[in-house]
Amino acid sequence: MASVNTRKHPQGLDYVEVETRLCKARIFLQGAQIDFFQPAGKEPLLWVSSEDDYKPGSGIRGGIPVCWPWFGMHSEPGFAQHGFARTRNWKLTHTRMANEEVELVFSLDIAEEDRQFWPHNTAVEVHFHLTETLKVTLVNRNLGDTTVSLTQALHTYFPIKDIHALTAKGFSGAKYIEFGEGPYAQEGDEVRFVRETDRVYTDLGEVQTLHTPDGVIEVARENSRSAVLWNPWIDKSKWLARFGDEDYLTMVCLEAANVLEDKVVLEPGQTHALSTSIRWL
Ligand SMILES: O=P(O)(O)OC[C@H]1O[C@@H](O)[C@H](O)[C@@H](O)[C@@H]1O
Repeated sequence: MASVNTRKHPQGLDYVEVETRLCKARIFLQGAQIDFFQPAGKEPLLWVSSEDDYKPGSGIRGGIPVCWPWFGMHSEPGFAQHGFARTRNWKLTHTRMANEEVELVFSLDIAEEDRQFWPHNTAVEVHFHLTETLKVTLVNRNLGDTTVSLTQALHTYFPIKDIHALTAKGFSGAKYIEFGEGPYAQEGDEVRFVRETDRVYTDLGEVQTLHTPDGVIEVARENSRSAVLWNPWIDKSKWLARFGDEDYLTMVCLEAANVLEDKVVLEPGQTHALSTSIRWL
């Protein structure tokens, strides 16, 4: 029998715990952030830093932070990197259970003090579809009468066991910007990791795979032509918040995005749904 329960973390954050015959999952109301997903009989598909303390207000270094309504640095001073949504409390607005499949919808009411960051009349939701596959969809609707544009990402942290043994595939034909330079044309289909990697890809195909010592993870995107591939490597690991010095060895981020020329432009009445689907092959 599938179960969906709301619980409180010892540090105070509320979360939704899902247990079905197909998977186990945990989703925090803060940031609508999933930090645990494990298909039945398989290893977990999400990574969390050894140094995260789950304190309210800072966001969790792992799982899938929702970067909205901008990705990366903002041109305005004081506007937080990756937007404000990942540290705000979302509401669980819809739960559906059928044949061991669970669907959950979280929505964010923009608080008065956040209107300075997002003065637009839109609705934003995160949908989770939980089976043997984890599908996360970030939905934006323009409820106003002017055009609205935004950038965003589902910033997934993957457990890859050993960064030196990881091959990421599915990149041929794409281009990328890295450390503010480029665009560079991707050489070949594969990426291996030997230094800090922080690439914003565009013109990227919809499916990539992560080949790890524990197996192959498939990462598929919908309504997204851009993605971010990130590993902080040795030096950045030392100063990154809530991140252990050795944590870079066991994680990689491959983030379904709408950035650069792939930003979302919504005319009045339009809806956009960015999805990422993750499974062990
Ligand atoms: O520390 P934050 O704000 O969660 O960001 C983590 C990383 O997020 C990645 O998406 C960026 O490409 C990196 O440059 C950044 O360091």
